[in-house]
Amino acid sequence: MPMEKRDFRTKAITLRKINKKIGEKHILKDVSFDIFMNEILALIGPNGAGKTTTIRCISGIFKVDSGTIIKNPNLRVSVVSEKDFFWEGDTGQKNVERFYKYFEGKLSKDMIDYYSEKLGLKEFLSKKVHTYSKGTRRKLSFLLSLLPDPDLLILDEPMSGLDPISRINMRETIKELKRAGKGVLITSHDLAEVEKLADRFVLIKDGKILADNLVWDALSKYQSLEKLFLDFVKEGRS
Ligand SMILES: Nc1ncnc2c1ncn2[C@@H]1O[C@H](COP(=O)(O)OP(=O)(O)OP(=O)(O)O)[C@@H](O)[C@H]1O
Repeated sequence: MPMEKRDFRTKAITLRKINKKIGEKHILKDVSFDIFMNEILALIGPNGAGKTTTIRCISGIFKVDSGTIIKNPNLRVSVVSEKDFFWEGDTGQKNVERFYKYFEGKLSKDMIDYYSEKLGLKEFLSKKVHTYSKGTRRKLSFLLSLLPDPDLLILDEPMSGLDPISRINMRETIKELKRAGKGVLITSHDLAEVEKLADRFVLIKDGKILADNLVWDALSKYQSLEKLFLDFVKEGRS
């Protein structure tokens, strides 16, 4: 009798056969994958593939038409959506304070200081948010997502607009969070970044999962994730 393959990783969220229609358009088609604690998972795919829709289903903004999303009920989840939401007329610091209160913040004041320093955000906190650049807005959204001290972070394009140093700082911060045992789901179009950051990737196209693999495993077969992406997406493999 063949031995059952057992997985000892701790699951944070399980998606099984998720289907989602918006109007008449079938956006997600039997989407299934797992999100684990202590792992950085990248959700990649071409424009319009269904990445943000998947995140909206996980975070409960969208109700799925069929399929199941199983979440550990005690799991604290933070979502950084593709659009930033702030009190625009307030300073970054005031936003931090308001979100802290709103989300019943769990992160210590020292850790808030640590992350704002690490993300290169500290000098901007005294300025009003409507004056922020795109990259600085992304950094503030990321900082705000850390305030509830989440177990799982869901990050939709958190690095868009970041300069190279800020990108390195955010990458290091995300890896540090993972080393602390947290799970991370991130979307990105920057496949070189995904190679540096993620442990595993899920590739989605036209609402269907085409690949779910460890990054190192994929890189041992393909020279780069870009090559794999072209093979699966451009060549129309499914
Ligand atoms: N509110 C909506 N109404 C109609 N169609 C929608 C809506 N939201 C998303 N879609 C469609 O769903 C599909 C998936 O969109 P989604 O934003 O999930 O893709 P994505 O993979 O995140 O794309 P991108 O990489 O461009 O951000 C697209 O065809 C999009 O046009």
